[in-house]
Amino acid sequence: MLKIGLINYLNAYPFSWPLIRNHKQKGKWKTVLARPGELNQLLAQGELGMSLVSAFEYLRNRDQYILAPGIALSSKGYVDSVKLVSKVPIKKLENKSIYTTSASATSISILKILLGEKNIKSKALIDYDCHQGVPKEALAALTIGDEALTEDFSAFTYSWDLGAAWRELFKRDIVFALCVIRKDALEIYPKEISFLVKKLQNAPTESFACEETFAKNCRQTYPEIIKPMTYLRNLHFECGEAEISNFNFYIELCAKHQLIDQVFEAQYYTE
Ligand SMILES: C=C(O[C@@H]1C=C(C(=O)O)C=C[C@H]1O)C(=O)O
Repeated sequence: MLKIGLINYLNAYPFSWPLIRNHKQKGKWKTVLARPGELNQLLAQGELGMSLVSAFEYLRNRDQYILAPGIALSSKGYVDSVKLVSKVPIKKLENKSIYTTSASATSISILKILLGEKNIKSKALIDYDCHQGVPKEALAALTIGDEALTEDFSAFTYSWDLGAAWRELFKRDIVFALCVIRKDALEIYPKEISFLVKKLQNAPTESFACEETFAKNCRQTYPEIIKPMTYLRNLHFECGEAEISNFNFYIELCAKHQLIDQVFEAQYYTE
């Protein structure tokens, strides 16, 4: 049976809610809800046939994948949920270790690019388990998603919002997550994939069209997050020309900073 991965952060709820409400898991596809870092791995290993994953996962294993068009989660400047918290000013992180959350791939690449552009050479990036929270001993740590909105960061005096930093430096926005399809799954499940791509393309519109019910479900599913709808307004759920251009710009920067071997053209799914 086709397995589709969905990000279980509030930021991706406008995509996942229309797929999970009413779905009895008895049909021709099954949903798997997890943190983006886990979905990236499951998709790369072939445990999932398609998934919303980190945009960087597409770059990393692109030979195995094609992109579903019209589905993207992006920033609109300040995001609130993708930030580097630090006990010292960001400029003082030269030659220091930075902890990075296991939930992320895109935001880690964004952090590397921003530090590179600012000529700040950290000593090492150390992965920490997003389910355990930011290690107490961390001088600085990258946090994303629900953890970034709910953990106690009072020990950290400084907070650097990467969405805002990206906008300031490049006058652009970040494409964080995309819907990626495995080429081998497409051979086996063409009908299911076609159906699910359409469903995901329409999902944000469907969610916000019944905003009251959607908002109620947000509060029930994410009770720890204060003002979920205000937070969701920081994000962008459409994928048009601007997002495609922002994504291509990101690919160029990943190549410039040697996070991928070369610039390439993204391949999109068509029926
Ligand atoms: C905007 C966010 O985007 C997330 C960031 C991701 C990443 O860094 O790889 C992946 C998926 C998104 O859910 C966030 O977590 O706050």
